[in-house]
This record gives sequence, C-alpha cells and structure tokens, in this order.
Amino acid sequence: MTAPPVRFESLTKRYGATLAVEDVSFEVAPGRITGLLGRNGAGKTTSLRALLGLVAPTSGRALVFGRPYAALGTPQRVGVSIDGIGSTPGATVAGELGIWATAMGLSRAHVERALGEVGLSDVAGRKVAKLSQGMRQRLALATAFVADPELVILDEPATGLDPSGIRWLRRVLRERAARGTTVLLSSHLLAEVEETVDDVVILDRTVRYAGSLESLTSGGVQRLEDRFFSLVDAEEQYSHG
Ligand SMILES: Nc1ncnc2c1ncn2[C@@H]1O[C@H](COP(=O)(O)OP(=O)(O)OP(=O)(O)O)[C@@H](O)[C@H]1O
Repeated sequence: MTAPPVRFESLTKRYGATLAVEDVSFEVAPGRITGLLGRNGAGKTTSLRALLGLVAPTSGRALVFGRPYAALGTPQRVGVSIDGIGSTPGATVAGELGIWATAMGLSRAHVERALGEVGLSDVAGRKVAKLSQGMRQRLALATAFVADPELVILDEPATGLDPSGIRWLRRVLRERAARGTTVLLSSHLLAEVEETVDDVVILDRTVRYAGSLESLTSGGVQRLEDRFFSLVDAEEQYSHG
C-alpha cells in the first residue's frame, strides 16, 4: 500500500513544562486540501515543524510519504512555506526564489513558472524588503511551488491577505489540487479557509476532529466556526487570542 502524503502517529512535543501537542494522530489524503485549524497556541506550527524535522518530538512521529522528511531522499517532492526558513536580506524577488531553486538543482524556468503562478512576474526585480505583506505571502507560496511538488505544506498562508488575496489564494490552491498536488495548510482564520479546504483537522493541543469538512458541517448546514467552538470549547480564549 502506498504511504499517505502525511501521517502523524501519536506525536507529542513538550517544551520544558509546556505541553505543546499531545498524542496527535491524523493522515492527509492525496490530492486534497487539508486545513490544520486551531486557535493561537493550539500547536499548529509545532506540528508542522515536527513534520519537517525542525523540532524533535518528545514521543511519536510524523512522516512524509511514509518516511521522516529528512530521510526522504527527494525533498523536491515537498514544497514548504513556514516561518523561520530563511529569507535573504537585500535579495530581489527572483533572486530569493533563485537561491531556493539552485539549492534544489532546479532551472531558471522553474523560477519563472513559479513567479507566474503566484502573479509576481512583474515585480521579479523588486527587493523582498520592499514587498507588502500580501506579496510576501505570494513569494512564500512561490517558494513552496518552485519544484512543482507533490505535497505542499503551508503555515498560515492566509495571514496578511486582504479579501481579494484570500480569494486568489483559494483559486491557486484549488488549481494545484486539481492537478493532483496535496495541500496541508494551517490557519487560525476559520472563515477564510472554510471555502478552501476539503478536509479539516481541528487541533487544540490534541486532535479534536479529523475528517471531511462536509461531515463536520453536515454538508454546509452548520458553519465551520460554530462546529469549531463546540469541539474546542475555547470561545473565551479564542476571542482573547
Ligand atoms: N520554542 C518554544 N519554546 C517554548 N514553548 C514553545 C515553543 N514553541 C511553541 N511553544 C509553545 O507551544 C504551544 C504551541 O505553540 P505553536 O506555536 O505550535 O501554536 P500555533 O497553533 O502555531 O499558534 P500560533 O497560531 O500562535 O502560531 C504554545 O503554548 C507555545 O507558547
């Protein structure tokens, strides 16, 4: 049997006295868009960082195509956008993306295709430092897309986008998924991703729900936000978070 693109097996991570994630298990289905949803501090980034080998689990494991990410051998299969994975001060848009492409042994044509896909071709020569937050999100997406990967992992891709940017993101991710790419994205913006995701993992230190959006919302009869709060019982914390 082929391994799923992403599989968490009882992953627990402690930072000293803080239990960031506990006994997290779920799978991401191929060719679908899965939203890892939770309030601030629910453990989304920790889970994605553990998946990418950027933090060591306290116990359990998280696998990409059945292996630890570091043991994948073909990292080009996975595109990643997550905070803290480098950005080169002073680089231009095309220069920054070119650094990634070169590191992965890709050609200039990959850079141009990815810039086109995220609508940044016209600002290829602009300094990254001069980009708006929305354009930075597009560049982060281009970084994830540059190798034309089978799996894309995006930490909070909707943050900083205005309503038209969110619509645009939805369209770009849908087009990717239609071509067979699997997408795992994290978000604390429930309304923004409600129309984007096929499957949902609700995280509140541990998994509160993992399954299709359709089942969670009874085919759209209930709002994702209402179902979310009924599962995590965190309205108070969320409104202050
Ligand atoms: N390096 C660290 N050292 C200590 N505690 C940490 C560290 N990283 C995260 N935490 C804690 O672990 C918990 C989960 O944080 P995490 O960043 O994974 O959540 P999140 O869902 O991504 O939140 P946000 O949406 O705010 O980024 C929080 O209590 C956080 O304070």
